[in-house]
Amino acid sequence: MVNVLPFFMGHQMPLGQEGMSQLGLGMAIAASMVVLTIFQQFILTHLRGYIEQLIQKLFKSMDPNVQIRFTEDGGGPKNIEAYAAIETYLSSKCSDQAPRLTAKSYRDIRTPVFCVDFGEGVSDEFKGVTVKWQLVEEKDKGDPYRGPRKTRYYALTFRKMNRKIVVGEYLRNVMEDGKALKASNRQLKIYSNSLSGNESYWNYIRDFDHPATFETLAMEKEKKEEIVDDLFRFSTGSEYYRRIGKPWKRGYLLYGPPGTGKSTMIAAMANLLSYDIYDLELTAVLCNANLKQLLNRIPCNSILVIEDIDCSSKITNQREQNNEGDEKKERIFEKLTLAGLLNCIDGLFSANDGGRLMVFTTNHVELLDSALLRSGRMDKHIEMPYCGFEAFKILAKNYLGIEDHELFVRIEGLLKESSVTPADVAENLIAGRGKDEDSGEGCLKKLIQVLEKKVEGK
Ligand SMILES: Nc1ncnc2c1ncn2[C@@H]1O[C@H](COP(=O)(O)OP(=O)(O)OP(=O)(O)O)[C@@H](O)[C@H]1O
Ligand SMILES: [Mg+2]
Repeated sequence: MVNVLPFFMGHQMPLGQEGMSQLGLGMAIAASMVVLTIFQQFILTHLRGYIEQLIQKLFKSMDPNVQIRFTEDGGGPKNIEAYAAIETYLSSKCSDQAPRLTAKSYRDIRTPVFCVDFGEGVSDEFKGVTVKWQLVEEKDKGDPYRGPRKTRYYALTFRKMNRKIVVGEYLRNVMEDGKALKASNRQLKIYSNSLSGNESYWNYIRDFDHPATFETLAMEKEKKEEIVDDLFRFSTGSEYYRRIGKPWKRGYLLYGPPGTGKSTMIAAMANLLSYDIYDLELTAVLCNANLKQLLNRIPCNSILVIEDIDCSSKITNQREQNNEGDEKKERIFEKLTLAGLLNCIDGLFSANDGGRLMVFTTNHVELLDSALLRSGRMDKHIEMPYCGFEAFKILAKNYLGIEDHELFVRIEGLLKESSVTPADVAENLIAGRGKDEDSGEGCLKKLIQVLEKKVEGK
């Protein structure tokens, strides 16, 4: 028989008794090392994680704080809305707290909104409770197809004992304030109507960037304050309109000669309320059904504007005459009537999801049908007068930066004797800019000349 043992023993010489015991010891050491390595591996992978978790739990149970995360893109549209509301809410808190800010321009590049930068914290106080917000950005490996992923979230930290008030009242307050602020920051837009076949549509015309405000509007202070007050009461009247069971809408009629600031006032209203403008061109409306279609498509927080309402009704009459002999057109024309417009206004905007303002303008209030003027349709009639001294002072401040001047007395007297519009005054203040531009005196002198000529020519 062939002895295969030496072959298996690696051609080694056969061992004696002592050699055998050394080999046994070596194998035992090697085996125990293997066991030790496996044990270490086990501890490293399993037991260490477990011990860490245990320590974390222990620390957490001792941590007096709670943290809530609001992620940017997780969990559907409501989460996105909440994230945006928090961002806007914090923008009102962070400008004087966080050392690093991010500027965002929603509405106007001249008035950027500041947001918290990554890693920055902002503290806030509510009913004696202090909370801390932090914007965090975390990167993870993501998945093999899309690569690494960034997660952004706002972390809200507060004391455990304040959980009830923070999770309830405080967060509700943050969301409501944030939403309201966001609405006032958003870019306003102008829409106008057009026809496509027999259907009427609102088309986006452009962003609304008119700089007019009630502060720069040339008008008597008292009258201006009354209008601003009325607008505020209207825009915050959700509860009131619900209680009295009336649609949340209000009608303004602005009347006065051309150049007295009717369109400027509409712009100031839109800026004050942060409402979009829906400029209704009645000549592009076929019939009452069209009109109804358009008016029903105006969203809440908007101003419906019908400029030169007297001319619109004239066009209606003209069309009636022009279309004699053209039966089809006549029939179309007859379908758009003042009665139709009034019915539309009466039944308009029954949903109380938000306020809708209607502003009609005219140069000839005397030509308007009394049915249109009846209260309930037009709640407020505002006369835009020729330029008085108070209005002039606002224009002088706007255009020249002058609040008082010795020439003002002369101008006051001349304004009493003449009928000039704020537009005329504004134009002359600009035209007078010349060598005395710095002081503005040249502009005032130029205006005096123009006013004197007007008074003489009377
Ligand atoms: N009350 C005012 N306050 C400030 N600026 C005014 C005022 N009225 C007129 N202006 C200036 O004159 C210009 C023309 O005014 P605006 O278009 O508002 O007049 P209007 O009453 O709408 O005229 P129209 O009847 O012709 O439409 C404005 O761009 C503005 O610069
Ligand atoms: Mg106008």
